[in-house]
Amino acid sequence: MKVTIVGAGNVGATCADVISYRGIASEVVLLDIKEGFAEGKALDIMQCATNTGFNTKVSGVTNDYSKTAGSDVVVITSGIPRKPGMTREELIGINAGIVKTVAENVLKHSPNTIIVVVSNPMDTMTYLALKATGVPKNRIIGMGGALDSSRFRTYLSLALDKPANDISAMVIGGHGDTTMIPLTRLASYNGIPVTEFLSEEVLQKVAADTMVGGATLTGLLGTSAWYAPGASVAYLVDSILNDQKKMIACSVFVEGEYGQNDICIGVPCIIGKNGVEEILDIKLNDQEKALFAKSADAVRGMNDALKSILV
Ligand SMILES: NC(=O)c1ccc[n+]([C@@H]2O[C@H](COP(=O)([O-])OP(=O)(O)OC[C@H]3O[C@@H](n4cnc5c(N)ncnc54)[C@H](O)[C@@H]3O)[C@@H](O)[C@H]2O)c1
Ligand SMILES: O=C(O)C[C@H](O)C(=O)O
Repeated sequence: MKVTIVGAGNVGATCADVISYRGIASEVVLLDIKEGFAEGKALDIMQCATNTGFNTKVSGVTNDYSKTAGSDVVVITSGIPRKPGMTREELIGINAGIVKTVAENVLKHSPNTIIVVVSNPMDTMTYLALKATGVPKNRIIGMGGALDSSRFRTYLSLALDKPANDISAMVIGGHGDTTMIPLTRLASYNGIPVTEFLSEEVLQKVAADTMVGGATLTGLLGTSAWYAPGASVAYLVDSILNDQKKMIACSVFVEGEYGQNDICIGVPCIIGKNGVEEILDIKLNDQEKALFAKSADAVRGMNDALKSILV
């Protein structure tokens, strides 16, 4: 199976690395606009093969979309990341044009591909890719909730002092510092509600830390995080390519689910070979419903900024 990753920067190259190490795909093509950059990243990754035992063929190209032909999945990480103190939403002016052009270019060579959008502001970039290309909604997936949920589980594991892989937790809503919704009520430690172990005060701190998880790392690193994002994209790509039917919080086009329409926003999805195979419209309590509606309004407001670009 072939995966193209457009944008060979921190997130894209990390994603290529994880896909290779885990043998998720047989071929990965990295594409970037910086001369030689994707080629260099690909060659560096390929030189890990003998020490780690992977057989994935990784190649890099500079802006040559013909080499991406026949991709089963295309990941879009092209665009700028935020600097400390910025919001993801502030990236829309530069990244929207990039994502639109990249989505159109990849489809010329892989008309049946499934597109995973990573570039920020991710929910709006996912909506842009859908509207600009007319690809069926099941084949446009925004990655954000998988990352936010992994951060939520990590912060819970630190609070519990227990392994993160024993913890189940999900974040839905927009992929924004104030719009994401860590579902603390539904989080569990090996099936036991975490509320059995953690006070409300600690749980609220865990939720708050999760919401600014990206900004925290941008403040520490000077740019966006890339290890967990790259691994989160690979986790999603694995479920698609290997038809794993995993339930993953993804930004997808909703038509009535959670009472919302005509936006892409993070909801629980079953992800398989056809991309979004099912959206799980789970029961939320009144507080969660209100938070989701507020989150959807914020995402919709960002989409309005696209009108001039989509014409
Ligand atoms: N959705 C998420 O959870 C998530 C997580 C991390 C980062 N991000 C976003 O992903 C994007 C990339 O982040 P990064 O840290 O990898 O940035 P980066 O600057 O390291 O890499 C971006 C790469 O895109 C390339 N690029 C720019 N325009 C291009 C074009 N038209 N065609 C092909 N390549 C192009 C650049 O040359 C660069 O190499 C940012 O928008 C960031 O905010 C999203
Ligand atoms: O926060 C960022 O700037 C990048 C990404 O959306 C993240 O959550 O790490």
